[in-house]
Amino acid sequence: MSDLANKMENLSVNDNKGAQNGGDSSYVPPHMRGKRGGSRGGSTFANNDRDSGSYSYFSGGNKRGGSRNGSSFFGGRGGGSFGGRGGGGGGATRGVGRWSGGKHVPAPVDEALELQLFGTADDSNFQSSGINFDHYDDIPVEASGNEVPEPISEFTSPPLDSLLLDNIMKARFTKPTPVQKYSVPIIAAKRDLMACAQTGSGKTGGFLFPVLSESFANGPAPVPEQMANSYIKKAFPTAVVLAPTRELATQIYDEAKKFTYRSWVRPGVVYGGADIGSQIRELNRGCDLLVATPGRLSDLLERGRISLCNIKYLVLDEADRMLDMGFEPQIRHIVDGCDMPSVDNRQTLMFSATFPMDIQHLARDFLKDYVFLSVGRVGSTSENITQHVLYVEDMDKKSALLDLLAASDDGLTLIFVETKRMADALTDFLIMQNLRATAIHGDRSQVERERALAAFRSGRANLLVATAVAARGLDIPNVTHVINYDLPSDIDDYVHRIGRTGRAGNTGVATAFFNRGNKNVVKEMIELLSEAKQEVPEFLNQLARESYGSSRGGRGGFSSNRSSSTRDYRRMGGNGGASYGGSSRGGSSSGGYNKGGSWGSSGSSWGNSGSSWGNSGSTGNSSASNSWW
Ligand SMILES: Nc1ncnc2c1ncn2[C@@H]1O[C@H](COP(=O)(O)OP(=O)(O)OP(=O)(O)O)[C@@H](O)[C@H]1O
Repeated sequence: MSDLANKMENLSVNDNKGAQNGGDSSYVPPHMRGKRGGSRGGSTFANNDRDSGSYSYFSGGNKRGGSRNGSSFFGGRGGGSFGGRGGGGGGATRGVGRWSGGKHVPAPVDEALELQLFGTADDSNFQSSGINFDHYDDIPVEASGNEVPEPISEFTSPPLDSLLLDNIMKARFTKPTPVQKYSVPIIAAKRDLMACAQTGSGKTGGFLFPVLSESFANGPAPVPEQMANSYIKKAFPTAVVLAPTRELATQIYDEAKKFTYRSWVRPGVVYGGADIGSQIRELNRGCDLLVATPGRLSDLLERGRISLCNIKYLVLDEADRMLDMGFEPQIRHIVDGCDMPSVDNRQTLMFSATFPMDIQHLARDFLKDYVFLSVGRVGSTSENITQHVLYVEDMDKKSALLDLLAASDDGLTLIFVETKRMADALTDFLIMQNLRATAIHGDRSQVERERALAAFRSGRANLLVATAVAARGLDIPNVTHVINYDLPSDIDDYVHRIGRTGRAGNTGVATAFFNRGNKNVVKEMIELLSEAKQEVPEFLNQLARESYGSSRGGRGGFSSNRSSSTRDYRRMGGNGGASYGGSSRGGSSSGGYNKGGSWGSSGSSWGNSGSSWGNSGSTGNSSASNSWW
């Protein structure tokens, strides 16, 4: 167990025993400790007692940066690399090779650029793999579909292109993660793919490596004749990667810059909230692999600045998010309403850590004869993350948070709240306590979002208060603690949120504040904790029993369809009789995941009654529109 996990164990924030009745084991603020016996009903505390309270651990808080005021860490840009192309000052072609006479001509080595792209082994701005990296191999893998290709076990050339292999080695990736082992041959075999693997387990490489390897080897597709004389200058990418947020799009673009180093492939990125004119100018310099958020891509398609007619690869990162109600219409417009080749004439690749069944179902429209790959159980959390669930009433959350932060280590802490307003209010509160906090949410301007993230990445602000906008995909080294100050109402969101720590084999801690307002996720929370071998506090079991009692026989109790969304839905009779579900290949088939065959049936493993928990509901708010970001 990590140091931080140990400290958390010893912290008297909550003893987690039977708290749900407002009994004596719910959260006790510092100023009330030692006063037990007094009646502690939910309304005993006046808010201002806590909110204006002075906390002794701040006065001597050298670890927390003393008296820096809030504005000082919003000032500079720091090391953030958002928005721009290329390495400063050297012109557009640094590190960019050519395709000439049917041959790949890599650019000369550029040591300064290499340092910028790959850093050094001891540079903490670059994520390095942690002590549990090799444990990824123990996670059971299931690949279902017709004639699934054999996985690779190492990074070698062949099958990977030698220049790509060079770049992978420069990134200090010594061996593939399970999702990469499978995705490389599956995509090389021209198959469509729906890949589900735990947060932080290398899905980005899972799609970049096979796509780039093929592109490096085979060169660009020619621009169709009828387009060549177009009045408007257009970009003709051969691969497009769609991501739900600007920050994630930028991050994928940054990864693509590493792995395309010296090659003919030029990556590009477009996202909303930034100047479209400069994005168009960048596109005009050439773009072969385009990373985009859907809204901005639609805009550029309508302006005739991008043609998708050469697309060989359509990648949906965070695919379940991209296909939920918030984005689905935009994705359909891009895929079916423009000039993208049809499903039979492109490869479609979907990646996420979660794939609810309704989304799997919907995804059929975009895929053909695909392989479904799951590394671990679909939607499960990484065992690298130690999870704590504390019973904390809403009114006690601020105090509980301060307690947790006082016990935190030197790493970065990400705090999730449900609303933009709460993000601002909580950040303000933390700054007033002389803590180095900043915030990211959808009401902040793009520049403010970039600054906040840069301050957090660099450690100038060690606390980032975020809405769901930061829940998916972000890979920030040294995030050691994720706190769910407010729990999301969709358990998949919880999975993504806590996945900002414990990445690439590193360990991390996640703490959630739970109270009766979160009863709708109690069953799924227990299920998640159990399958990740985490302690399940007794109050959760009690709440589950209560909730079960009250929801029996009616609709609208639990909104979960989790127990039916834990694997390839085609293998659960959800395919309307089509002939999928051929081979199934087990990586290591230990662990009960491949064995049971009881998925989706009532009585999942944690339950004590064997009864159905009511799958009648929808997937909660997974379909929420973007506005709550
Ligand atoms: N083969 C590898 N060896 C070492 N490190 C790797 C390897 N593949 C990926 N990584 C690193 O692991 C980290 C997590 O990778 P990545 O961001 O692709 O995860 P992910 O599965 O997409 O996570 P999420 O579900 O949160 O989006 C990154 O810092 C990446 O550089």
